[in-house]
Amino acid sequence: MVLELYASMGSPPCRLVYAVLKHLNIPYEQKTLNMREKEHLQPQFLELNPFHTIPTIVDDGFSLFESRAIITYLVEKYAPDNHLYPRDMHKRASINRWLYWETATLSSAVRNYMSPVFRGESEKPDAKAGEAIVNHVGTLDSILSKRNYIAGDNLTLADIALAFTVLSIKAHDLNVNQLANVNNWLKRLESDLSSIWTEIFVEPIEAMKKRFAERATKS
Ligand SMILES: N[C@@H](CCC(=O)N[C@@H](CS)C(=O)NCC(=O)O)C(=O)O
Repeated sequence: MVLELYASMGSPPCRLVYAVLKHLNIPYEQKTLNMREKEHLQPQFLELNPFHTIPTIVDDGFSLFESRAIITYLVEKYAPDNHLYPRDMHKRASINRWLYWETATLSSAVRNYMSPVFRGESEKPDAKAGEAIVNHVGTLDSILSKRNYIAGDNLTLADIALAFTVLSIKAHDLNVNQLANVNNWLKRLESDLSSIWTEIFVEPIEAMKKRFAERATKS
């Protein structure tokens, strides 16, 4: 049975799952939930994911939610020899470290930065969260001066997950656009992921930037 995917291109964690599925050419069946009609709160979906979030997959009767858990599962099951998530214990631990750091630290700073605007509380994003983001991306830049990819010499899941967040940071006016090592790393990813780069990495970020600007002028 083909893997079932509950997801939408408008959702950042879903785009991470789409990126891995498409890059690895894993067949899947798109399942659509109408969130406005609260289909994600229906008992059938709550049985798969009691937290009613997308992305969620069902693979051979096994259901899984949480984008980072899904992408590691996908490589382990469908492309176990791929360099995206190597079997070597130390390499894997390093990739996991970046996945956790990206979720718990970098993405959470981005959410804190944008939330006053998205909640309609202010025209301006949170300045303190902005400073934290600039420091984090500066540190990434110095790490990337020593290697081509964030966890070593090859493209891994860590780069893909980080790229989404770094691109959304660069779309804001945060003074991180001149960091040469980050920019070269993104160019490398653009070339490695060329068949999906525009659709999954670039266009949705532009749409997010537009929505953010509209909210900022409305509040
Ligand atoms: N940490 C989760 C976040 C998932 C998430 O919050 N998804 C949102 C869409 S971007 C959602 O499904 N929200 C609906 C809800 O919470 O009811 C992941 O990485 O998969």
